[in-house]
Amino acid sequence: MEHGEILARLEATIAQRRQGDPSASYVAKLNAKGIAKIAQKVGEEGTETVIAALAGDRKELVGEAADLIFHLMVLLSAKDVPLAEVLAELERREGTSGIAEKASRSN
Ligand SMILES: N=c1c2ncn([C@@H]3O[C@H](COP(=O)(O)OP(=O)(O)OP(=O)(O)O)[C@@H](O)[C@H]3O)c2ncn1[C@@H]1O[C@H](COP(=O)(O)O)[C@@H](O)[C@H]1O
Repeated sequence: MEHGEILARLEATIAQRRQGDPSASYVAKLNAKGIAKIAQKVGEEGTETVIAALAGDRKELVGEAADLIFHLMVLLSAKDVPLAEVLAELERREGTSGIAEKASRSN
């Protein structure tokens, strides 16, 4: 299966659940708590991903990475940023080495 399909389906589900019942939907519950809580969850899942990479096994890393991507998608949705915009930015960067990009910055 094309990897992008699950991301597209997840984005649609998240958009649909945003205004849902917080007692029945985790996405709705997070949105009801506000942007600061959603952003905090992204930070926590990022930290847990780091810990899994340094101290966990492969399965833990996969699970934490999934949590991170999911929560990042909830954050993007809450800020009305379509995933396509982020993917377009990655496409724009495609082929430009990070080393060359850094060297081209003046600061
Ligand atoms: N991919 C996910 C997904 N990944 C992780 N999680 C939830 O994210 C939560 C994070 O767990 P934590 O232990 O970090 O946090 P917590 O203790 O529940 O919350 P805190 O009070 O500590 O903040 C758990 O409740 C997980 O079940 C997810 N919840 C939902 N989805 C997707 O979103 C869809 C919509 O979900 P609902 O909105 O719940 O219907 C689902 O069908 C799935 O496709």
